[in-house]
Amino acid sequence: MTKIISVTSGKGGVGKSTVSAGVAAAFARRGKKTLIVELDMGLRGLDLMLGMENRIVYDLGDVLQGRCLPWDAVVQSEEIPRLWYLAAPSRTLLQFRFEDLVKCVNDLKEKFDIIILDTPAGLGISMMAVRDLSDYAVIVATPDPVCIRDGAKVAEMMEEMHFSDYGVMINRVSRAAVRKSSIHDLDDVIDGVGAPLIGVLTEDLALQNAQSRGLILPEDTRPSKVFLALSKRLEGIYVPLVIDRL
Ligand SMILES: Nc1ncnc2c1ncn2[C@@H]1O[C@H](COP(=O)(O)OP(=O)(O)OP(=O)(O)O)[C@@H](O)[C@H]1O
Repeated sequence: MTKIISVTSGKGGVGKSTVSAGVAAAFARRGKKTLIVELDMGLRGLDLMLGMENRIVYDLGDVLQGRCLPWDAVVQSEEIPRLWYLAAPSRTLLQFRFEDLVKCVNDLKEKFDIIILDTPAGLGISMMAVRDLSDYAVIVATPDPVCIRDGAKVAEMMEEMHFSDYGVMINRVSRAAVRKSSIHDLDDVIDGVGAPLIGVLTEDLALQNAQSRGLILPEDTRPSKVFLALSKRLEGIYVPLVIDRL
């Protein structure tokens, strides 16, 4: 059965697309047919991260406005053949019906083992996507108080919706990030967000550089190993959480 995973956050810019791309690549490398659907209407970015910006013909906006069928807008990665991408529209969609988005994702479901929904920050579309489409939600949070408070709001809202399959992925952890904030350690982030820990990714310059050049990091790099472990945990496979020394 296809598993749909939303990647969310309260605050913007914390690494949702990074986590979406990384975990999708990990699933695909493990042999799962994997699709990333980018829901950040008007703020497309994954095309650049995945090095696919020149290959987008149709996007989610075209699907939602009836200009093409969902499958026509799906692009296959050349680098990782089991990875596919459905890009967000590059311009804001002033109006679309959420039911059409649900239908689009459901129409694509039968072709994939895993669908990753890269949702926009905040409590709007992302929470609707969690409620109506997802089997699991990853809340991405960085170790800073504002992000933790916003992450807690996301977790609270999920509880209000009686959605309990979620966990927190702490991103951009570094000695400097922890020292700069009032956070003492990662337990403060877990307690602050109020969600079980599902992964930890440290600040990684190589990851950032690769993204800005549209490259997916090789499998033997530290972030790729973190995403590989995350992809297994998301399937219920026990992988011990090893946190790199800061
Ligand atoms: N672990 C990390 N190490 C270094 N840089 C990172 C890491 N995670 C994310 N970044 C950088 O942070 C920036 C924002 O990341 P990203 O676009 O994934 O965030 P986002 O939550 O999807 O943003 P938005 O809310 O705008 O959609 C990018 O420049 C990315 O390269």
